[in-house]
Amino acid sequence: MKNIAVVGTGYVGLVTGVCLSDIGHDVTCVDIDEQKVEKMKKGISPIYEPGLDELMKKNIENGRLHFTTSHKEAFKDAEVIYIAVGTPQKEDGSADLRFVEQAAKDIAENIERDGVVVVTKSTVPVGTNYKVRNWIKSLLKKDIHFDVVSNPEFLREGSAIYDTFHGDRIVIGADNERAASIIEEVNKPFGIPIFKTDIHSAEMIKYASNAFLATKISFINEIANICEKVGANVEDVAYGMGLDTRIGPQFLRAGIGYGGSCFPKDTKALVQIAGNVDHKFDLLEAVINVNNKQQVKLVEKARNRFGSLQGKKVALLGLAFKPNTDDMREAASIVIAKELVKDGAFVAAYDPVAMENAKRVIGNEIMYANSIEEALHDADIAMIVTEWNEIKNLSLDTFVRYMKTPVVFDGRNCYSLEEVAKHNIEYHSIGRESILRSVVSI
Ligand SMILES: NC(=O)C1=CN([C@@H]2O[C@H](COP(=O)(O)OP(=O)(O)OC[C@H]3O[C@@H](n4cnc5c(N)ncnc54)[C@H](O)[C@@H]3O)[C@@H](O)[C@H]2O)C=CC1
Ligand SMILES: O=C(O)[C@H]1O[C@H](OP(=O)(O)OP(=O)(O)OC[C@H]2O[C@@H](n3ccc(=O)[nH]c3=O)[C@H](O)[C@@H]2O)[C@H](O)[C@@H](O)[C@@H]1O
Repeated sequence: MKNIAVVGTGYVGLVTGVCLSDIGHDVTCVDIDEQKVEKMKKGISPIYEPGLDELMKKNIENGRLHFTTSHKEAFKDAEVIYIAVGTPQKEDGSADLRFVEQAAKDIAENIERDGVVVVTKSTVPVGTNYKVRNWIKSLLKKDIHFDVVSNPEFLREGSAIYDTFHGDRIVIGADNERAASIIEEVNKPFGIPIFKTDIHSAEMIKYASNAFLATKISFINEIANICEKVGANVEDVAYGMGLDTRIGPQFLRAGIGYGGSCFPKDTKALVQIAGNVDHKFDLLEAVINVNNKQQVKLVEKARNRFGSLQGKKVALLGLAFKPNTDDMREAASIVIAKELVKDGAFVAAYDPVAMENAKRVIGNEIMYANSIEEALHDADIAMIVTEWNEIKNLSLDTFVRYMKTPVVFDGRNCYSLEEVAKHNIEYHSIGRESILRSVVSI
């Protein structure tokens, strides 16, 4: 078992650190955010991620998981150092490597041991691992040997722990066998297939995978838009397509597009990576454009239905970019709320977990309700943005009972059309026929 340091304790760093300690390694997680570190030392996760708190507590108690704000302390005995800091997008869409460069500097200034393997988990453009090597090399005080390895992360928020233990593959990109086999050994207890390749290919696998998944989503959303016009049902279409094992059933859920901290930024970054070598990535640009349009689909449908949204009360159900996370980064709800406010609507929003983050991102132009019922109270329109179980399992009578006029725009196809048809609700979803009622006047 290895002595491991993890730099950055966001969704990826913290989950990685906790899971590596759970399979037996001695792990120290270092973060520059003192408040986060104080919380984590007490076994409290600063992010909402199912199962994380329990696993953190367990491994703190058994003495294999530590937290610190000191890079020196974290790297003292480290044989392997993971970089898991953020790589947000710059204004032009390219990846901002500021935090990775700083992490490299922190490593250069604090490593003591010969033979350390520096592993980049952050999603970084092709060539970055070599930059990391140069940044470290240029600042090393002593002549210490170290290697760099690319080990991109494929976990999903909301199921991050499950994904770490049950992922489809672990990719290791290295340019020497010693470093590759050390990281292979570290990961062996997970029992997940390991694919070893060169550094550039590993870096590209990450972007290509996210871009491909985003492409599937934009593709099915375009099919959904056509289904609405030709009278087909996108769920049956996706099911029928997915039966072909060459296509597969996953990531064919039509809706109001992809959000989150990765697909939006990674697709844009890949367009930039391609642009840097004079390749115009037409397909991916279209995927991004389709997604941008899809995010405002519900507002567009409501505008068409009502003419004007001025003075209407709109209940926004779900704010996080997907269920089971408190992450608001690039959530469709942000764009939708902005558009509704612009149209003069009064927005009452509810999310079971992401409310505090949402307040910081969306601000006080909308009202935040304490329950679904409070959001729906006296509303003219309900818009479903995130398919939380609490929303999916809602008794449909609730819309009838609380709303002024039960007109529902469902961006995540939470309910079957058969079920909705049993209630006195006007219902518009994505890629399926609308259910119209005479209960509402325009
Ligand atoms: N969020 C996700 O689901 C996934 C993210 N990724 C990639 O992983 C990387 C990290 O993403 P998140 O975990 O979402 O980021 P995050 O923004 O949630 O967390 C980054 C953390 O790094 C800390 N940090 C920054 N500079 C530091 C330094 N010099 N020393 C110590 N700590 C430092 C920050 O304080 C913060 O806590 C990104 O490149 C992202 O694209 C990859 C797969 C999944
Ligand atoms: O690089 C990353 O950060 C991660 O990005 C995604 O994970 P994540 O963003 O956490 O969540 P997903 O479940 O992939 O959902 C992303 C977005 O796509 C949307 N989506 C997903 C699937 C689908 O069929 N339809 C659809 O609209 C979701 O609502 C959500 O807004 C990838 O699935 C992970 O493999 C990857 O590691």
